[in-house]
Amino acid sequence: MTSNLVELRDLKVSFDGVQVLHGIDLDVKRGEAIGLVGESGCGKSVTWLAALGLLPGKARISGSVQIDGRELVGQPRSAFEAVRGGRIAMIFQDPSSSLNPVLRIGRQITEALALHRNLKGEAARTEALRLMDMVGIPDARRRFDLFPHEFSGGQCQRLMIAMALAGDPDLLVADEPTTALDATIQAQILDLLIALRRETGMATVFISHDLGAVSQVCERVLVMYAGRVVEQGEIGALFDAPRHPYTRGLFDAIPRLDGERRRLIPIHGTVPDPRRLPEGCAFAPRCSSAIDACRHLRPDLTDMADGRRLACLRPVGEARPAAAPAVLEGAL
Ligand SMILES: Nc1ncnc2c1ncn2[C@@H]1O[C@H](COP(=O)(O)OP(=O)(O)OP(=O)(O)O)[C@@H](O)[C@H]1O
Repeated sequence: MTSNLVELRDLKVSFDGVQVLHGIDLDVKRGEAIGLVGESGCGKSVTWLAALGLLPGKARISGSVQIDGRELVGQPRSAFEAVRGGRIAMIFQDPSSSLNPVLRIGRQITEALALHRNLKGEAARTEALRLMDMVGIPDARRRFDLFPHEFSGGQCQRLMIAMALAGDPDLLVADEPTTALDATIQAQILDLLIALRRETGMATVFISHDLGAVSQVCERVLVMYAGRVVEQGEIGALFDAPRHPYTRGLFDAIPRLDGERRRLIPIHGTVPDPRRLPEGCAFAPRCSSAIDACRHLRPDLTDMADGRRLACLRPVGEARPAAAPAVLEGAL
């Protein structure tokens, strides 16, 4: 029996014959906070939608998704439904995808409580008010009977989190939960996610293109590019010394939280179309460190001596593999 809450192994996804995920390995332990970062289109959302059985029927999925040791790939939708909402909840950028505009908010939360925890009547109402209070909705008792449009964007996001908590989940997957909000509200929602994890002990997967936000919430981060993980490690280590030129590019494009003033450098170019991935490393056409070998050989994600994992032939600074990479020997 595995000790991981979630284990993804060699997870691959294609739509209409176009592969968009190329073999993702990922573990989530109980209580930990993991970040998935990368620009739009790198496969962050598809990874989790696949793991939770939320992709449309045309998606072809292979590899393994284990939740609490139970294999889900190849199982009917009902097997996924059993873990969703209950053990694992997912929140999205747009609260309207989770909140029903024509139902009063209290009713939506109590319905979720009835579904996931079999709470009814006064017990459900009391718990719904507790959850609204927990996510920072002031005056919850009075606002219990309001409709979603009577709350601000940030409050709707809080209500969506309350709905997610109704199942008392072991894991909350938050997909760009702050992207649509202005900066002050963003910071409040990040603080809320951090506080909830502390209070409930639930694991958190935080999906974002914003490494700054990820570094506030998460302990470990996976950097994705063109449907693959290119660097993975403790957030502090990646922050102090990113080794993949793409990770460094993401850091260079964000303002420093410590106030250090420097020029922000955007990564030039765009993420490749999955139908036309370049040969070799998919980042090579945008990488100022790329050499000829990068355009022909695609490095595997390799365990490094310092504990991180890296897929790069031309890392930034010193990067020593934990063991000699047999396949690429002599390539440089
Ligand atoms: N339902 C779908 N049908 C076809 N292609 C899809 C579908 N969903 C996602 N894709 C493609 O899969 C790739 C990965 O998309 P994904 O949404 O996972 O990226 P992302 O990194 O989460 O980006 P974003 O931050 O914009 O959500 C993209 O090329 C996208 O166009």
